[in-house]
Amino acid sequence: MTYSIAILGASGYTGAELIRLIAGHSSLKITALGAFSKAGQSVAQVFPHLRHLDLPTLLQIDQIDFANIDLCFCALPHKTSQSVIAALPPDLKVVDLSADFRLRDPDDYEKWYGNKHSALTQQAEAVYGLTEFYRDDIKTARLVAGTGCNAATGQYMLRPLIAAGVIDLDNIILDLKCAVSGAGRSLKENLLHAELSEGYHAYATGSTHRHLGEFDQEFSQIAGRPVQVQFTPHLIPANRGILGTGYLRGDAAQIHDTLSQAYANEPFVDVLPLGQTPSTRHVRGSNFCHIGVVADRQPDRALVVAALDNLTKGSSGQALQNANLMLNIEETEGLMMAPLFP
Ligand SMILES: NC(=O)C1=CN([C@@H]2O[C@H](COP(=O)(O)OP(=O)(O)OC[C@H]3O[C@@H](n4cnc5c(N)ncnc54)[C@H](OP(=O)(O)O)[C@@H]3O)[C@@H](O)[C@H]2O)C=CC1
Ligand SMILES: CC(=O)N[C@@H](CCC(=O)OP(=O)(O)O)C(=O)O
Repeated sequence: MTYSIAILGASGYTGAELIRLIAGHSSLKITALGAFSKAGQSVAQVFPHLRHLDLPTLLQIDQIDFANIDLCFCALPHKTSQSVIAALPPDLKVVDLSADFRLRDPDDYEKWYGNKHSALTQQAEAVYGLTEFYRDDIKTARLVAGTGCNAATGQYMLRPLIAAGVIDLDNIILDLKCAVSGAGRSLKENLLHAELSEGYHAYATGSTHRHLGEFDQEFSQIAGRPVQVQFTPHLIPANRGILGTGYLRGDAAQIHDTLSQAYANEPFVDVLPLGQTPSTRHVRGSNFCHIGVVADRQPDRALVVAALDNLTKGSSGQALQNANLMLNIEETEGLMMAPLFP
């Protein structure tokens, strides 16, 4: 069986990554591609690296006929995404990559995103898209909300530890480095090569990053009481990749055992031997997340480090993994490619 796929936001970074991944998928065929300023152009014009593929021309979203589409990926900016998804056929399966449907409480959405949610019906039915922890709900979902890429990284490190009670919940520090493609393809002055290369800096300091809404929601639910992590992201002059470093109070061997057991049967989350730490270089272009644990010289302190590619496991790879589940396809289909190295 071949399923017909639409991608909205196909001229952006996560859209391009979805096209790249779906091109190698045995059961999905791209039949519609949506864009905004680049509508009317071919994919080869917008993304020369995809010129070998036979793909439809980019259209404005209102020019797309969704009647024969089995599943639609929305790789649009947040706020735009909620109005677009609210206007799609109500029975169409959707995987949204934006932040619009991740937070279950509309007040939390308004707190972190600064505007009232305009698609509350869809928000109420959305399933959070961190595959390994919401697999059963995703299988039957109509609308899946992909996680933030920073939020995915932090949750792979911390969820099993919070659930098992092996770390001090009031002393979690999460320091994270994110590559530039995490900010998307649109032109921004602070993302010009001259302004970001040869240095790096913290942003959204003072635990103000909007992915804290996801951390608060998920970690507090797991713990059964409020959990607030101290979180600082940094912009690094690399194209792809996220490296998260957690400074935790707990026993390193117990933390390592807990993570190893939690991910023992997971095809994409790999816990390294105790004492080893991962690198973004070793997951680039792949759907893998590598996690390492190291003991500190202070016996009750440990370091947990996770690496993933923001454009695959952090967004489009995760989205395809969820789409596979929603369409009853093998979860790993189209996603087992090796990382690109060196
Ligand atoms: N980049 C990443 O690592 C991650 C991104 N995400 C989320 O995924 C979504 C897409 O991100 P990304 O691909 O990086 O973003 P880009 O900025 O690279 O792409 C945005 C896409 O949306 C289209 N678009 C912009 N405005 C409109 C509009 N008003 N109506 C219709 N289409 C519009 C653009 O079209 P055009 O170019 O033709 O104008 C483009 O195709 C965002 O919500 C982002 O937050 C989530 C996790 C990680
Ligand atoms: C470098 C950079 O700007 N990274 C982005 C990551 C974006 C992401 O995960 O996506 P959402 O916008 O869908 O939440 C950030 O930290 O906001």
